[in-house]
Amino acid sequence: MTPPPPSADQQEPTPRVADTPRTSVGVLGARGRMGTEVVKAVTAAEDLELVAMIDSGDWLFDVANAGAQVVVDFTRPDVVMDNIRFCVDHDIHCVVGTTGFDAERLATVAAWLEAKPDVGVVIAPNFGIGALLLMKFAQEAARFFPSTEIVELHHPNKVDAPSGTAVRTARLVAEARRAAGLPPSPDATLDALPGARGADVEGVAVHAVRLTGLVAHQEVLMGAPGETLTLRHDSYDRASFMPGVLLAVRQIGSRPGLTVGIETFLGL
Ligand SMILES: NC(=O)C1=CN([C@@H]2O[C@H](COP(=O)(O)OP(=O)(O)OC[C@H]3O[C@@H](n4cnc5c(N)ncnc54)[C@H](O)[C@@H]3O)[C@@H](O)[C@H]2O)C=CC1
Ligand SMILES: O=C(O)C1=N[C@H](C(=O)O)C[C@H](O)C1
Repeated sequence: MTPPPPSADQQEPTPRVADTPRTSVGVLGARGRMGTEVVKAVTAAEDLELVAMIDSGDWLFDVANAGAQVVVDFTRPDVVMDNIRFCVDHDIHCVVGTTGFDAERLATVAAWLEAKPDVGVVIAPNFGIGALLLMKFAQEAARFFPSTEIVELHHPNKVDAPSGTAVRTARLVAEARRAAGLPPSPDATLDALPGARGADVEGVAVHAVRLTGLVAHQEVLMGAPGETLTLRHDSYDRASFMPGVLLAVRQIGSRPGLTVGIETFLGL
């Protein structure tokens, strides 16, 4: 026989959103193109609370005073290291989208974190799901093609070139090419104007276009005798980065140490 349903005073109360502790978030670069979008996304998320918005000229101590548990940084390559140092020293987890990270910078952040075993920092050249998939597909395909070149295309206000995403894609492609024992991409150029063949990132040519009307776009071109494969991703709106940013904000508290890219958060 089915037992009778519990009476009203025996039932577990349904937890209300207001009862669930929210993660407090500070945004660095809050008045910038990405920061503005992050502020909107955090404000709209019921499980997150925006406690600090910092832009240049504001006092970084405000994020600590406001009790931020996680800081999101979309600032500039020349200031981001100081921001991370401050947050790690103050036991604040960091979600970093700012570009400009090479192996030396990553090693420096990892060294800071050794003294703070509970703090997590994720540094991601791109939070867009499509862009991450493009990188993965390029890495997978690279071993089949003698030639690979990358073209990244961005809005003209971008301060760095090539993009962090293009540099990471080139490194992943280069690693796959090395693992497959491929020689350098064939190129008979003897004479070229400076820059005509792009930047050389571990043997992969990367070309940067800056054009009014664009947001963030990337093509990976691969060639073999008689065929080419072109992989392309387009971010038409900075909203495209927000699901990845929010995922990282929600997960970083349980991911101590340094994580590069959000691929593992997505199971990629
Ligand atoms: N990982 C990703 O998915 C993405 C990364 N980015 C990267 O994010 C960075 C920012 O890009 P945008 O928002 O387009 O640039 P932006 O120039 O629009 O914004 C940067 C903001 O940071 C502020 N700022 C500068 N120094 C600061 C400091 N010391 N403390 C606090 N704020 C400071 C500036 O005043 C500005 O408002 C760039 O490195 C860009 O490449 C951009 C889009 C996506
Ligand atoms: O500055 C941008 O806009 C972007 N920066 C990141 C990069 O350099 O890869 C990510 C995306 O391309 C947009």
